[in-house]
Amino acid sequence: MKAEIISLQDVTYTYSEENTNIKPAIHNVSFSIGESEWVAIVGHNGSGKSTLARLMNGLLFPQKGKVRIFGETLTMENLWETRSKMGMVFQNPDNQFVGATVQDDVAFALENNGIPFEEMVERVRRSLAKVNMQDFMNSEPHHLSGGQKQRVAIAGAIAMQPRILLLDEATSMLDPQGKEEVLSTVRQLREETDLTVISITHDLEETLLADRVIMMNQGEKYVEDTPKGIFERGQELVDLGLDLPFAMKMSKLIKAQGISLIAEHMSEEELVNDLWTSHFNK
Ligand SMILES: Nc1ncnc2c1ncn2[C@@H]1O[C@H](COP(=O)(O)OP(=O)(O)OP(=O)(O)O)[C@@H](O)[C@H]1O
Repeated sequence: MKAEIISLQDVTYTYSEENTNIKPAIHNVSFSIGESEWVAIVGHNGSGKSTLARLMNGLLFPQKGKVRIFGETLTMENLWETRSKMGMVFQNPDNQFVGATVQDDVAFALENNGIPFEEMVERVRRSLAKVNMQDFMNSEPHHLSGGQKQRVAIAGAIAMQPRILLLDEATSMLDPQGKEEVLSTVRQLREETDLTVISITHDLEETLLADRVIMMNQGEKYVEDTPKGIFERGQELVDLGLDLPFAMKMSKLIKAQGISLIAEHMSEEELVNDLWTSHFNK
């Protein structure tokens, strides 16, 4: 693995320390994320994903274990410096829009951090170009789709030149097109920069583009694997309360009809290619 950017070492967090009947939201979780990796953290509702996000950005501190970022244990003392290197995008596109126009929104944090005007203008322009929203600089938020708003939120985050981009259910309120826009924006950013991406999601389909998947269950790390390795678990994922991607469900139904496929496909593109080459293009 490349240089470690963030790691959790035997982290346990309980929301109520006094009440011993309450189970820890996170129990003995360890993992490590390297520079420029894309790691997806997936799990059903209540599995501890948001608590992990709060532990990684210092909104919460573990009762046991350590969170290390850029080689240092996260503490109250280094919290602000660490946070300045982490861009965050949250679930609700409307709650994140603070500017009256797209460019005001992207400029907001830069202005608050005292970035000189000329540099600010350049960073806003570059960040919007990176998420393909350069033509919407003067648009008002209510003219944008959910996917476009989230791309503006990503532009706002990357304008601060972070080393980590943390997406906390950033696509869960979007329609399929919005989801696709946001995910391909993140993929493009990964190709062009060495940004480390941590995406937190309950949607297995979203883990497809990640390098690695950490699956949470009942506050514990259930398994850590490549997306392919995770998807090979098939029914086990359903038993853990996760919804299989559309292409996998479709593959199962097609096979049940006696039509052969070379695999249960993870993406619609693979499924269509398989059907085309094996059955139609003869
Ligand atoms: N502020 C809180 N106070 C008390 N318990 C909490 C709090 N936030 C979360 N929990 C509990 O901690 C556990 C993990 O919740 P968490 O929100 O981290 O899971 P999640 O996987 O993000 O779920 P969701 O997708 O529903 O947000 C759950 O049992 C939840 O009820």
